[in-house]
Amino acid sequence: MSDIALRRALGQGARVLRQTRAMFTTSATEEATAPTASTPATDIKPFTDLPGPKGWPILGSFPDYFKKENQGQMHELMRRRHRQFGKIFREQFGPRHNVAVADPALLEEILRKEGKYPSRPPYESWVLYNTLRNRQGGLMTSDKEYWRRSRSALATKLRPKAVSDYVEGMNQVCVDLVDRIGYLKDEKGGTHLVPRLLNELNKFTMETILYIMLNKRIGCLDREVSEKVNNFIQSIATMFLTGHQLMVYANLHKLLRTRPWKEHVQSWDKIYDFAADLINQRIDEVSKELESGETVEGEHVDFMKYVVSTHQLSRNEIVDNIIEIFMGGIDTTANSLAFLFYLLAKNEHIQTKLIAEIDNVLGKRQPGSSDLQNMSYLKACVKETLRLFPPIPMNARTTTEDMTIGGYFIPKDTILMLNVYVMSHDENIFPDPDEFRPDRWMRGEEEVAPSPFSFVPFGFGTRSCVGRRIAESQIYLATIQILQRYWLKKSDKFDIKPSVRTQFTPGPELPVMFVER
Ligand code: HEM
Repeated sequence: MSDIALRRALGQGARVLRQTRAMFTTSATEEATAPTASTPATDIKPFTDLPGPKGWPILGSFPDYFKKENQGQMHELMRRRHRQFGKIFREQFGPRHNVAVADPALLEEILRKEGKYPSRPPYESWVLYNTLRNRQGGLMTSDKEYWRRSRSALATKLRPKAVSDYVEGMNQVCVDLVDRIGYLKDEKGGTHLVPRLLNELNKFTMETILYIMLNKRIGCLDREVSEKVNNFIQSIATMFLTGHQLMVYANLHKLLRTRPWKEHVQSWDKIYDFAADLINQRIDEVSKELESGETVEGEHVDFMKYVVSTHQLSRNEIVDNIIEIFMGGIDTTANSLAFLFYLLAKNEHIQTKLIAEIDNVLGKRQPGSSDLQNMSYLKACVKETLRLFPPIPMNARTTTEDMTIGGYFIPKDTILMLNVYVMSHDENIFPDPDEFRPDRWMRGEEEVAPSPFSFVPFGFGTRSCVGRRIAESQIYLATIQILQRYWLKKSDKFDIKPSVRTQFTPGPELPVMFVER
């Protein structure tokens, strides 16, 4: 989502500029004052009063993002911009003006004004693919009534109570991950390094999410991965890679039938071929069980059985939604785990304290969901990782009506860039913001963050991450099992340069050694 603003900047027309001009006509000004309960009409400042970089004629500040030093470093560019222009500023990208926000109080204000159907700019290339293949899409790409219906059908079985039912199965996937790390590092001689660790973590998150949604293991972490599964894994990697290349001008790529666009479509087709089959099989299975009179009452109902039983979504809508939930959960969780491993290896004293908590609560046994309640330091380490490296460092919203934010008039259809990374690195909220200090999240140790809106790695409101509880559980369980078996140690070349490539990532190779305890 980080590149959304760039992508949409040239993809859409001059609507915002037209609206900004219209604002100065009497009727538009009157309209602008209507929705603002908090700001008296006379105090509303026009959109054009928002501070911001001057930029180039016509292009605005678009070219800044392509400068070599800013590539993959958009989060840092945003940090500098906010230092210069304050907590809210306007930036021109071609014909479009986006508004960047980095302030908990303003985020809270945005949440209050979101309405029934909060809208987030979707990945353009995903939407184009869905349109090409006449698909509805799912939570990631949809809006309005269909989004709401999908969310209501799917969210119940992703809430904390439901997620605790998946812990046992998730633990089994963690066992496979730990084993796989064991033999992969041994194949690298005595280095203790795992080649392309991020790739392995991606496979781990894929396997876990599919297990939860379909009650089936597909073998992503097997020693010999089947050709079919391997192709599926490759197609996902290609889809994300080409999706990143299509972040800007996706429409043009489609029009010109460029190579990234063709590969993007091919990889999506392959993903659908494989995943739709599996999902349909599962729908058939649970439909039969439901027809034979099986009940879905009680808390512990299988994910798909519950979704089918609600009759809120058609078969195709279920398929599209499961695929998008699945895609939403792969890289995000894998990157978070990779950053956590890196930070633990870098901060030995913190790792020692965390291992002490794990040994104390669990010894060598596997964790159950109730154990997690007694592992506040583990949770603090995960929170602190997400604060330092939020996988989605810039979230976004599209305003669905004219409104005021921070006293400024903001026209309908403006993209609000919500700078999660900048807020979680604000020294006024988090002292020593670049340090990894899990203790800041421990009650009674140091000050806990003052506002929940200062730390929003999973977004906020009714449109927030639906997979949050799964993501957190996956990270907790995998970290526990890894640390029950290994020490994470710095390798010789330990530095990484985290970058934003659609998401925040430490890069494919992680300089962390897994040394048997
Ligand atoms: C550490 C891991 C994760 C992070 C940091 C993360 C973060 C986010 C963020 C910031 C959003 C946008 C929220 C908003 O607009 O306010 C989001 C949406 C979403 N995430 Fe996650 N996510 C993670 C893991 C997952 C997992 C494991 C799944 C699936 C099991 C998932 C599925 C989704 C879906 C489907 C949406 C769209 C929700 C909607 O629009 O209704 N995410 N995520």
